[in-house]
Amino acid sequence: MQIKVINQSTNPTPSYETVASAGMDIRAFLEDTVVIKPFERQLIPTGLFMEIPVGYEVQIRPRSGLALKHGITVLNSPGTIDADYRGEVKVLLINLSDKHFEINNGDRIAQMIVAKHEQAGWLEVEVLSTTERGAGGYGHTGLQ
Ligand SMILES: O=c1ccn([C@H]2C[C@H](O)[C@@H](COP(=O)(O)OP(=O)(O)OP(=O)(O)O)O2)c(=O)[nH]1
Ligand SMILES: [Mg+2]
Repeated sequence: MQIKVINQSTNPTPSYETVASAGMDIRAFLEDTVVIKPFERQLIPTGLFMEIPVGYEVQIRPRSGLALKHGITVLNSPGTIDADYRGEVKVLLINLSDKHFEINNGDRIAQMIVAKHEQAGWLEVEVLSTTERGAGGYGHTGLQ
């Protein structure tokens, strides 16, 4: 995959932290400190531009440590980076705690997963096949 990284000195190319990690952490790319107030959201730049092969996507997911310790999560999780997107990857964070949260340049704010996906085509029909579930959902099999 191809990637353009704006500031390698503070924000090195994302990499896997352990041998079998699924996600690569991604860092904030900021000139000034950003403060997210309680229950506010902010779109955080990363300084990363990607060329993802067709048939793959990048998912932007929260870091569990930030969620547990600070109530910081990705509002649109998992964010979708399309293979034909050439703009800067940004991370939409929300602060679900009752305290201000500060982000500085280079902070690891989220993680990205590279995943294969299908592109489906539709065959339009009037009637679908029957199943045991039918239209049941939303806990119709019981909650415990
Ligand atoms: O967390 C995210 C989500 C999206 N994007 C970029 C890459 C993605 O390919 C593009 C569009 O994202 P999405 O399809 O989720 O947004 P939309 O509201 O449907 O916008 P569009 O109409 O541009 O598709 O925005 C990000 O940088 N970060
Ligand atoms: Mg879209």
